Amino acid sequence: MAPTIARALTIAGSDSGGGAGIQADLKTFQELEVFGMSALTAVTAQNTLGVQGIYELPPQAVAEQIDAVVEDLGVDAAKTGMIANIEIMEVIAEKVKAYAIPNLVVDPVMISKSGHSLLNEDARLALKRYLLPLATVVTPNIPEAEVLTGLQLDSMEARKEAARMIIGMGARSVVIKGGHLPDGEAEDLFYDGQEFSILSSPRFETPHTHGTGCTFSAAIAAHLAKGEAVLSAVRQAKAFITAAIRHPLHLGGGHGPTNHWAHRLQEGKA
Ligand SMILES: Nc1ncnc2c1ncn2[C@@H]1O[C@H](COP(=O)(O)OP(=O)(O)O)[C@@H](O)[C@H]1O
Ligand SMILES: Cc1ncc(COP(=O)(O)O)c(N)n1
Repeated sequence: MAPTIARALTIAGSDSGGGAGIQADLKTFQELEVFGMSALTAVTAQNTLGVQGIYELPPQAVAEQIDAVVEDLGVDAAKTGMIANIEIMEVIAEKVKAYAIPNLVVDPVMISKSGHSLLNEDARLALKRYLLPLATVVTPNIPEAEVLTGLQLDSMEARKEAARMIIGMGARSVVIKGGHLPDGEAEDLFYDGQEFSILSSPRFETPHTHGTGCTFSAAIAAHLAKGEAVLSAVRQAKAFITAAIRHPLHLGGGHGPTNHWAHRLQEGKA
């Protein structure tokens, strides 16, 4: 019998503080009524103030988690987050190809909001070789897109050029997120190699943006798992993250988590 629920897998790091990483992803999957599964790449000791410790898992442990999940439960869409090193990245690329995972969202996580490196220098550039060619959609923030392309992204024209370059690296589509823009709307740029779309929301003045990128990419994966088209998945993810930022929980003394159930307050509208 065909499964009655869409299934999504997150391949990412654990955030003990619950705002980013695997925890944000699984909360998002649950809210969007998708069955969530995880393959951990690293365990972080982390809270809203910073990252106190990082413990990378052996690549074999990542491989076995992906095998266990795919071979039994099945995966309609996967997302990657914190990957930490090239060896783990190689294993993920190998498994995504071997199992022909149908939808892959690559969130090229590099540095936490609190300023800690979550991906070593070599691995940052290896993303282009191993994961971008497999990505249904890649979701860099502005500093990440600058690292991937070597461009300085201080204008819409430059961001469009970066999007073209990222498609040239093999990704099927890209969203350059606008959370790091200095002012104006929180404006994300989507490109699928044919058409640009701008997804805009008001920018909220809030320190509670820990895990925004994780939540956004997990929401895209959830909608892709349900069989939606990429741009539609991205639009719905934008509405989800906007609601989650608009209604903060005021937890912790630093960059607090977003509110994963805020979308329920707004009947799907952000
Ligand atoms: N202050 C904000 N107000 C409204 N939307 C925001 C804000 N900060 C980020 N976003 C949105 O959250 C999503 C994640 O973006 P961003 O914060 O740039 O990612 P990351 O967590 O990878 O740095 C994007 O859709 C972005 O536009
Ligand atoms: C385990 C893990 N994965 C990802 C992030 C990035 O999230 P943010 O940029 O909001 O700190 C993080 N802080 N921790």
